[in-house]
Amino acid sequence: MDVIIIFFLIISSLITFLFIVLNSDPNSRQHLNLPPGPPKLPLIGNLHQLAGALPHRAFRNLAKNHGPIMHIQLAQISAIIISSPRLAKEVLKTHDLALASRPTSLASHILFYGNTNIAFTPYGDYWRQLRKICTLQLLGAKKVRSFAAIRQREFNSFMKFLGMLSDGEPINVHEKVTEMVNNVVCVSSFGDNCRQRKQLLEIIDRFGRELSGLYLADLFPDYEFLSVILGRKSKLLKLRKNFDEILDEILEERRRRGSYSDFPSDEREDGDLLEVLLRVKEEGGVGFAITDDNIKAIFADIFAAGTDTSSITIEWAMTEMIRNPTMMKKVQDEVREAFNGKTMITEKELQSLSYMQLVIKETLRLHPPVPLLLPRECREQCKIDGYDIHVKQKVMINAWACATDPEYWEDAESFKPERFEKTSVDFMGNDYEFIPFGAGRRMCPGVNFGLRSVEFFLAHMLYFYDWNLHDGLNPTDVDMTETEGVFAGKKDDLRLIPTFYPKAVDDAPFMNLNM
Ligand code: HEM
Repeated sequence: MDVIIIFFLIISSLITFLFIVLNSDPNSRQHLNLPPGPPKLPLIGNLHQLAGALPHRAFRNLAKNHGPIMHIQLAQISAIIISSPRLAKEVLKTHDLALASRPTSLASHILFYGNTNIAFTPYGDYWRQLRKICTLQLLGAKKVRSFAAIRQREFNSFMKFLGMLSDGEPINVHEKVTEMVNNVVCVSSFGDNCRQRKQLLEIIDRFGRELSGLYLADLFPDYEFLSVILGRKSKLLKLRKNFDEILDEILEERRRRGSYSDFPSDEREDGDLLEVLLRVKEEGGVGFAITDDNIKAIFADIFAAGTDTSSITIEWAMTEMIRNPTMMKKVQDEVREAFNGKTMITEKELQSLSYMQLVIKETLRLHPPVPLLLPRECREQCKIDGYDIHVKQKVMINAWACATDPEYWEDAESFKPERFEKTSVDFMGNDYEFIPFGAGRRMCPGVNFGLRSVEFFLAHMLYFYDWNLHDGLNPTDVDMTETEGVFAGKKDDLRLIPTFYPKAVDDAPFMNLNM
């Protein structure tokens, strides 16, 4: 019996030893000077310290004890977490080029056609060319402006929906705003006649969940068999196949309708994003032959990155304002005064709504939709704050921690739009205490597209309606818990009662509800 127990003990010690060796960070074996971090358990590393908390909040708490640069081990995933504006600047500016790549994952590899989208593609010529197409042709200011009529039409449909409600009936603001924003992205991408819109948006929603979740197989990427036996790989492949079939249909229909280049050149500016990409493909000259799969990967990106981010911002802005009725009234007074008697509201006029702009900024500060940005991967060994960052090391920036750092922000946790009146701090990637769109080479190229939707829908919702809580809820009762995952939306959908502001229709001849 003793022999069996001794044998069992030896075998289990050997297994434990093997797990520790296999899971110990290779960097520490290479005598690199790694940043400090919380103590790690064998096999799971620091996973237990994230249990039950949202990652950006858990990381900020850990950073209070372990400093603004930390080494974290999530099972086999090793990550450096940056939590201060000073060090965010080192990563995103001083060492931007060395840290300009992205780590891969099973989900991004499968869903984005071998990471040939913009967001997950490694740094290099391919990414540079895609990024150029994206900023110059797909998401530039002129192109985004040309989608103004789509935003208007979506808002008109929203008003029609509200018009059918009975008095005092609440609406799910989350669902309706998401629908408007998604439709804008869909119509801008594939035009009016996209039959597959509903299925496509459902699939993209599942993309988001697969990319955000903490899956066992993803935490042990070296053990590829786990993704097979746990069914993760087949699930992702099936999802990609669904997306693929829809995109194939859309491409096929577009080709059947006739060549996009039949359009006279003066009408091209208004073409949808698919038309732009097909033209780029046909004209060539980007240094590589664009394939249909490349086009599909870019659309996967536009949908995954461009939908939830804007609707999350609108929902949080409405949530903060409903919690502070004086603030909401101030924005409404501003909007109603500015819209009064206008035949058309231009983009420039929306931007001149100075108090609403402050509310949007403060929303993006306290509720950045992507609180940990997208992870970076090191391409060339470098030092951050004296610590070694080796090639392939994953680096994550806690943008939310930077935006709530008490060294940079007074009363950092409170929602105070007025704080931006007295400062030139902006979100365009030069002020590292406020980087909701990231900064440096991999900064979001969709800032314009995203902000135009946020400004347009917020201003119109506040102009045409008064908003109230339902079921006698008090403003202080509104739940502020965030969702888990890449995107930090509001966990509990915001539900409000809209009350039509009749004067708005007389005052707004630009509204054409039959559009
Ligand atoms: C309020 C709206 C938005 C927010 C807050 C936002 C935020 C972000 C953030 C934080 C990143 C990562 C930046 C980094 O790693 O430094 C990013 C990347 C990206 N975003 Fe956005 N985004 C928004 C809207 C959009 C829209 C509307 C689109 C497209 C239609 C878009 C397309 C992209 C793409 C393609 C990337 C990857 C860039 C690259 O890796 O080179 N985003 N976004």
